[in-house]
Amino acid sequence: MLAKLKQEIARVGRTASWSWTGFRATWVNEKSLRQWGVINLISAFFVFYLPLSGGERAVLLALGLLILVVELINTAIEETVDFISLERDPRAGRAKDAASAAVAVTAIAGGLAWLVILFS
Ligand SMILES: Nc1ncnc2c1ncn2[C@@H]1O[C@H](COP(=O)(O)OP(=O)(O)OP(=O)(O)O)[C@@H](O)[C@H]1O
Repeated sequence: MLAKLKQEIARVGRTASWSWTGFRATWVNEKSLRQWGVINLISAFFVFYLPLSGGERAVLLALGLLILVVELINTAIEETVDFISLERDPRAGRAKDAASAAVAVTAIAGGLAWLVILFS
């Protein structure tokens, strides 16, 4: 039982370490992740500076982080497509465009949440 628990803790530790490696590599290589990181910091400043409710703060912070999540997935898709083949193919283009659209839609959701909260 204790051995199983130790094994599980070690596995969670390894997974966390790979996740951190993935985040750092994407941060270094992808300018857009760094840009969204800066936007998140600015947004977080105003989230705590303005007199917002706890619920409003939670929504704005969560949507900001969600943009980073989708940007990481976008990078994973781009890297996978390029790893499989660098040949031009409409399916590869559609996969990359769909991933990019996912980032855009998430960013619009974050922007809309800010607008609704500020002007309601
Ligand atoms: N193998 C391919 N076949 C067809 N079209 C492609 C292919 N690779 C890229 N494209 C097209 O070029 C666009 C840009 O792809 P690219 O891999 O250069 O992304 P990127 O410029 O690194 O994007 P980002 O700025 O989001 O990191 C894609 O969204 C897609 O429309």
